[in-house]
Amino acid sequence: MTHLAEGESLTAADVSWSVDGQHILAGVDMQVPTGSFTGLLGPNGSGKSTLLRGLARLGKLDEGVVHIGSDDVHRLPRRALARRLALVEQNSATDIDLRVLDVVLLGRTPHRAALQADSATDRAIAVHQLERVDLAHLAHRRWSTLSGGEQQRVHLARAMTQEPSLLVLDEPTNHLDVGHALQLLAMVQHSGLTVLAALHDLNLAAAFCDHLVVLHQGRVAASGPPEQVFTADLLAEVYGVEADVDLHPRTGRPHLWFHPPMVPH
Ligand SMILES: Nc1ncnc2c1ncn2[C@@H]1O[C@H](COP(=O)(O)OP(=O)(O)OP(=O)(O)O)[C@@H](O)[C@H]1O
Repeated sequence: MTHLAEGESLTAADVSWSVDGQHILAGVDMQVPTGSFTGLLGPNGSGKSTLLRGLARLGKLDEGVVHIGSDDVHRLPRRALARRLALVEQNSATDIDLRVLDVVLLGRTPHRAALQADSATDRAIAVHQLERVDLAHLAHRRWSTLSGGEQQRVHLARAMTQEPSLLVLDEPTNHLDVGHALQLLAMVQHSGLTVLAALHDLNLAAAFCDHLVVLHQGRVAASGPPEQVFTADLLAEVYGVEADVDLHPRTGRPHLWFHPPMVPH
């Protein structure tokens, strides 16, 4: 029913971006390897959401070039880009009063001619993606009645329904309970797509991602596989926290143990 997913790489070279006169990103070089699950990390305000929006062409960069595969993202027709890259923003609202299945079907828009109705195939793809996020039973509920975590999972189903090669997710697990967070991360990890996700939970990033990019004050502070990126020095420099980093004996992936900060009396 769904096509066989195939990822594409994403590269950003020397990206700088100011929003409303505020310099937010400065000279960002990064690579999201084909088929990887790349985690975009960094403290609050480091520029993660802004970078994801810039990569997805929601605005004009001051400088720099972004490529999906060998194509310049800023030169692709919008519809062609939407067939290749799906973005799920943080707190992305869908204001119109739609039913859940109709929200998911919005993902088919780049695949249809204007004003063309949903086909049986479109609906089958949308239902299948709702099943994958465990929400098929809510297909006919009104969107506005869903919980925050349910809305987040519907947005992922909508993005998957777009059948992109690159999935860009801004904090996809921030409303999810631990079971659904693990389920969502495992699903995108095994999707066959290239995935770039901003994440705050560093241990989840260590467990699922094969590549990391760490932003600090609008610049790339480190990038590479989790076992190279997660060092006590990096965590102290970027997050201002003390932590021990162990390698899990079975998976070989890093696990971070944070030390509670001293609180003045
Ligand atoms: N329109 C704007 N005008 C002024 N400053 C902005 C604007 N949008 C973002 N910023 C600032 O840019 C910086 C980066 O914001 P961004 O949302 O990209 O960070 P983030 O790393 O995603 O943060 P968080 O982890 O808190 O979600 C922040 O300091 C933010 O206040």
